[in-house]
Amino acid sequence: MVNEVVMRAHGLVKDFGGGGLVRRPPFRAVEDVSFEIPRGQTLALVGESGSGKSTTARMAAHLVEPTAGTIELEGEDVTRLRGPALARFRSRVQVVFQDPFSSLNPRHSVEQIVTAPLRYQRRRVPGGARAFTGDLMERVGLDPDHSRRLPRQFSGGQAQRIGIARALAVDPSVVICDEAVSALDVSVQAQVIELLGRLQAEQGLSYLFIAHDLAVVRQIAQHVAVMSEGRIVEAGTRDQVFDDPRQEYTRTLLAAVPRIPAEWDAARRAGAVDPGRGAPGAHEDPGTHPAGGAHTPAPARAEETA
Ligand SMILES: Nc1ncnc2c1ncn2[C@@H]1O[C@H](COP(=O)(O)OP(=O)(O)OP(=O)(O)O)[C@@H](O)[C@H]1O
Repeated sequence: MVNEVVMRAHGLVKDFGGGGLVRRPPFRAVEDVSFEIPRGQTLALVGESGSGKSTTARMAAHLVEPTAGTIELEGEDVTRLRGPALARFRSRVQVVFQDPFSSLNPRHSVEQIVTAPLRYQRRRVPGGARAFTGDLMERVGLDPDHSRRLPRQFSGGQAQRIGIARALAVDPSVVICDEAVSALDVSVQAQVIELLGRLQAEQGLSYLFIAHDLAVVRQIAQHVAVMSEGRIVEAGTRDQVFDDPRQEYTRTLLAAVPRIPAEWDAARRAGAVDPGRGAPGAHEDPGTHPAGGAHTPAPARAEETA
């Protein structure tokens, strides 16, 4: 169906704290946030630090409960779920977090990590754990022979690919990427973005993509919502928001963006960026080399373009 909405949030509010002996008022982190994610597309939530992006994402992922408002997934109200209904929700909405190393169990092999969501839901691993893991690793550009390795034996970009493989294991309706590429070196970042784009094209994945880096958002999102002080202040298609922003706040945010190199943007628009290789001139992420050996952890945190 054209333009089918996979997730819809309406009037989300989140208050933190408040009360106590001196009866402090709660802090409102998110105020009246509504959005829709069309199936097979990406909605990016952008904004400065503290604008409420992650809190909104965490409500969408059912990791924090909204103070008010509703969330629908494929037409079903999923705002307040408990027990088995919540477990079913977890197989439909997956999260890829910012720091791949802290979100992967350091004592578990890739095979244990990517099959964990299925085991948690007491679901059979189709075709057996080894083959299932190998297939997922290939889909995200990792060597299937490395399925017994631990997270620390991978680079930062490779570890994030494991996080993506884990998300894909349950065949989710929505993948929430919460600053999923922010911790990566900028060239590896480009390759992970290419991977996310390729997976979307191949499998019709729908993403809620949280980022403070507008250059990244421009490469991945079809739709953009700009947040400031807990509210969505501007929303539209990527081209509307980037090329014809209505709000002064958005213009200021865009003015602060380091321009992505013109040749990258031209190559991306022309579809000339090879998903396996990333942007022109990028260093190669060892994850794209099936034969790439073990690496000491290199979760490069530099190069964030805040
Ligand atoms: N658990 C919490 N308790 C109290 N305040 C919180 C909590 N989580 C977030 N906040 C506050 O809510 C506001 C929004 O935070 P949030 O993390 O959603 O913003 P953000 O746009 O994602 O920023 P960042 O990119 O820095 O994570 C901030 O002022 C933050 O301090």
